[in-house]
Amino acid sequence: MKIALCQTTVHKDWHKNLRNAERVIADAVKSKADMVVLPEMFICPYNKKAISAAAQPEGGEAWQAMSEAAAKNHVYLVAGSIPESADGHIYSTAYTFDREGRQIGKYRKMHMFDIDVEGGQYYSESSVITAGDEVCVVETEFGPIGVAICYDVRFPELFRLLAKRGAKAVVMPASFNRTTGPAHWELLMRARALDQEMYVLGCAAAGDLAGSYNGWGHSIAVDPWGSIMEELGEGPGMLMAAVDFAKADEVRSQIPVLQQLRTDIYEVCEKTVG
Ligand SMILES: NC(=O)CC(=O)C(=O)O
Repeated sequence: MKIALCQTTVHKDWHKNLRNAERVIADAVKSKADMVVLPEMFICPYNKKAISAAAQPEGGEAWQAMSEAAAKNHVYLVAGSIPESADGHIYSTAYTFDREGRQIGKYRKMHMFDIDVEGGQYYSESSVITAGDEVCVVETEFGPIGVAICYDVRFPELFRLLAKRGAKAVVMPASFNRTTGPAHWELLMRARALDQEMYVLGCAAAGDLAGSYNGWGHSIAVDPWGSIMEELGEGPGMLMAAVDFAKADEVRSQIPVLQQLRTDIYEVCEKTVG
């Protein structure tokens, strides 16, 4: 399976970002992508004002455009995250569409990026976004694929749940920053890949020093052995990862940690069922 991570630049005008997304989706399909992934908040700058202004319900203009782009290009699409308005709240939502443009998955970012690093990054995501509470795995003809978003990568428990639901690859719209990016991004992506012996594919927004958020870019594909397959720099670009589900089976049979869990002593269990 070929999965394209499209590292786009995020402009102020969300319509412009949608048109750009349509272009990169078509380009990825010309390069034979089976699935295209877009960055976290690819339609608006990653700040409270822009997120509130671009928020729209499921089925709204951005949803429609992405569903049509998936159908037109006959490709699976994980439409980054889009601010979804529902019940008086805003969620950071990753809709997944199949090759006919039907929604086959909906994931609302579950862990809020509320941090305050001395001399570095401050962010209070929960002041604008409400956390979701459902785990998401989408079915494709290649196998089941988990979806998570950015800060979620810091929570191994979620990845264990995704593995328990059968995922051998997890795709992650993301947008790390210039404080935590150089320090943690690669390490976290490799750690999650290795501890579940699965592919972890992070699609980040391109860095933009003039923007309101110090994005780090560096979209990355990591294989089930924990090796980096490819990593982009800070600028816009596309990373095409060849994902072979049999490789996850191979690593899992050679080092069978998932069968060696001491569930008599500890267990990660899901309390809500999506
Ligand atoms: N943007 C995020 O959600 C997370 C992030 O930048 C970090 O964990 O660091």
